[in-house]
Parts: sequence; structure tokens; C-alpha cells
Amino acid sequence: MEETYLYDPNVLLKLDFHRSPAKFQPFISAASPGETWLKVRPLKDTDFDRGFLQLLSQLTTVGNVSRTQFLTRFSQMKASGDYFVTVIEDTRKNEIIGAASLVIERKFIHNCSVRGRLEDVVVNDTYRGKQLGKLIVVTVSLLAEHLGCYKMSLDCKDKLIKFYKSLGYVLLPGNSNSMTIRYDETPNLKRNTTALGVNTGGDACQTVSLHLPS
Ligand SMILES: CC(=O)SCCNC(=O)CCNC(=O)[C@H](O)C(C)(C)COP(=O)(O)OP(=O)(O)OC[C@H]1O[C@@H](n2cnc3c(N)ncnc32)[C@H](O)[C@@H]1OP(=O)(O)O
Repeated sequence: MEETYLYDPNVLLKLDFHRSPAKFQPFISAASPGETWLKVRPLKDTDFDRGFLQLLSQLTTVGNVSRTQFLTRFSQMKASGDYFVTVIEDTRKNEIIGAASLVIERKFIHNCSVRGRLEDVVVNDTYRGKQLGKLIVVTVSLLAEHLGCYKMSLDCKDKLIKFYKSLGYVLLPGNSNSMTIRYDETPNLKRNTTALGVNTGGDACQTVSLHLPS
């Protein structure tokens, strides 16, 4: 059966991992991830059967997504051209073990420029601590630069700030608050209003930006 990539996989081979401040020991990259059985590549339409959604459920609630729903969303993302869902596969097991998404946002400002947002970063818990988190985040960060983004940002919990700082992301002074209004919970305007902007310690999110050298 023919498989479809979300985007051109060859673009990942062009990324220069020496541009990243991340310290890889030993050195690895998307083109050479350190093991013959590891593959860094764009999401494929067949990854429904490689445990992609099960992996995402280690990050947040996925729900009961059917194959049809998955394929419809995949087609929409591919048609838009602005979604770069990137995965790490353990080819021995035919299983997706890491993922991160770059979403391109098109702007009028800065001469109709584009910026990137880093979303949905996760590594299978049995594979953590082996540089794969760094590998997948650096891959999509370099991809953002390659695609012409003037900056990339992300929201994360406080405990991950150190991780993202080691990859070049910084908290911008006076401009690192993440604010959210949720529409998927029982409507309760008073509660939502109260929650906005309140620092809830370890669960609070921070906005961290990567400014790419010009
Ligand atoms: C923008 C977003 O999507 S934010 C959401 C991030 N995702 C999650 O929280 C989902 C659950 N967590 C995970 O999937 C993983 O822990 C990840 C993706 C955060 C990290 O994956 P790993 O493969 O373990 O990362 P990796 O091995 O590259 O570790 C890099 C460094 O970050 C540190 N680190 C990794 N995870 C954590 C954590 N949860 N808390 C604190 N430090 C961490 C490691 O100790 C390591 O430090 P070192 O280089 O000094 O030894």
C-alpha cells in the first residue's frame, strides 16, 4: 500500500544540527539519529497503525479518534501546508516513539512574515532520557528556521524551562506569560476569569521563544 508523508521528508536531511546550541553527547541528528532502527521523519497517513495516537495520550487526552477522523485531519493538515508533524519511529517495532509539531502561522506584520509554534512534544516514557526529546525538538526548531520563520515559541510547564533553555529557547523579560481561555469545560465565566494569569506554581505555563540568528 502506498504511504503518504505529511511533508517532504528530504527537507529533514538538509538541517544543520551544528546550528543548534543543544549539546548532543554523542552527536546525533535527524539524518543520523544514533541507531539504525531509529528514523526521524514526517508523520505518515499510515501512522494510525503505528501507535501515534497512543503516544500522544502520554501528553494529554486524545479521546476516541477513529481511523477516518485521523485520515481526515491528516488530509486537512497536508492541504494547508502549514503543519509539520514530525515523528521518531522505532523501525524494529514499527512504532512511533517520539513526536513534535511545528505549526506555521502566517502574518501580515514584519512584511508578511511567518512564525513557528512548537506543539505536542512527547517521547514514549520507556525511551526517555536518551536524547530523543532534544532530537525531536531541535529537528522541528531547525525546520522552522529552514522554512523562513523569524521566530518560534512554545508554552510549557515550569519544570521544562531548563530543558527548552538548553535548546536555545528563552523567557522574554516581561513577555513570557501564557494566558488561556478554555471552551471545552463546563461554561463558568467566573472561574475562567479567575484562572487567567494566575500563577499556579508547577502547573503554570510559560511562553518561551527561540530567536533565530539573522
Ligand atoms: C511545547 C510542548 O509540547 S511542552 C510538553 C512537553 N511534553 C511533555 O511534558 C510530555 C511528557 N514528557 C516527555 O515526553 C519527555 O519527558 C520530554 C519530551 C519532555 C523529554 O524527552 P526525553 O527524551 O526524556 O528528553 P532528553 O533525553 O532529550 O532529555 C533532555 C534533558 O531534559 C531533561 N528533562 C527531560 N524531561 C524532563 C522533565 N519532565 N522534567 C525535567 N527535566 C527533564 C533531561 O533530564 C535531560 O537533561 P540533561 O541533558 O541535562 O541530561
